Amino acid sequence: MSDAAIRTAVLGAQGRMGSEAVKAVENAQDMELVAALGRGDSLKKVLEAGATHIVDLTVPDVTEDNVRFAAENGLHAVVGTTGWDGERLARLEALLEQNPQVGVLIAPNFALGSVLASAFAAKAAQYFESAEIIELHHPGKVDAPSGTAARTAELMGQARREAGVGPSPDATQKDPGGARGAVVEDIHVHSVRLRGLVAHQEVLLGSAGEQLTFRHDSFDRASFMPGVLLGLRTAASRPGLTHGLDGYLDLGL
Ligand SMILES: NC(=O)C1=CN([C@@H]2O[C@H](COP(=O)(O)OP(=O)(O)OC[C@H]3O[C@@H](n4cnc5c(N)ncnc54)[C@H](OP(=O)(O)O)[C@@H]3O)[C@@H](O)[C@H]2O)C=CC1
Ligand SMILES: O=C(O)C1=N[C@H](C(=O)O)C[C@H](O)C1
Repeated sequence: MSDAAIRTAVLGAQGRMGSEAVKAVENAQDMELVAALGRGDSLKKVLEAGATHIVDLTVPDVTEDNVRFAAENGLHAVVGTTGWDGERLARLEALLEQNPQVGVLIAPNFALGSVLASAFAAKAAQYFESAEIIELHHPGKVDAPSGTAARTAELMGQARREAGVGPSPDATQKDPGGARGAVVEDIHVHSVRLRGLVAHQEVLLGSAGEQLTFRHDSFDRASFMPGVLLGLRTAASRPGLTHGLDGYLDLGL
């Protein structure tokens, strides 16, 4: 291990994602796993271990405190945990202005295919009258809609608004059970929880006589690990807040 190894602490290390991230960091030549924290562990362990970076894969309730702790102590952070709404992101941006050397990546999805699918969907959304999202996940997931679906809807909604496209046509007048799903940026988002699934998303775009579908499937959490490692390798050279792994990629879209 070289002196310049990325000294990484994984938070949420016993979880579905955290345990994969522990293995990925351990197997990376240029990284050293210096701490693996679970619920109940003090964040002081991260400092005692001499970490330079954290990976946060915990739960929405604690992720903001973890990232604040990292930034205030000069550590770079790669964050996959969901729950980063506009208010939290604004607070984080303000905090990073006080800690300008720190780089934080908030990545709703680390899978390259998912990042691409969302970017393509955002690009295409303005050209279709109707747009809806279906996200499908394992039944152990605690939040709905998924962070990926919420972010995809934000990007699509923003692009549609800027292009002057109105809400999708919809004659629904009665929906007492919420069958039309959640609405994010005027886009309906439907959440499926099904044993056997990992993480999947379909963006449906429709106009008269045609449909365009962008579908991405993560069949295994291994799909997220190249993105986690890219985040760790890049965060220190990208001070401030980056929202979305696409910020570290040259997608040219
Ligand atoms: N960006 C991406 O590509 C991806 C993001 N995710 C997101 O990552 C997050 C984790 O997902 P997943 O691994 O499936 O969830 P899990 O529930 O399997 O893992 C979360 C882990 O965090 C632990 N934890 C809870 N509180 C703390 C704390 N204060 N400090 C340290 N650890 C804590 C939990 O411990 P305990 O079990 O004791 O509660 C649990 O082990 C979710 O928000 C999910 O949506 C998931 C997949 C991909
Ligand atoms: O909880 C999950 O599993 C996932 N969470 C993220 C999300 O909410 O978008 C990323 C991926 O979909 C898997």
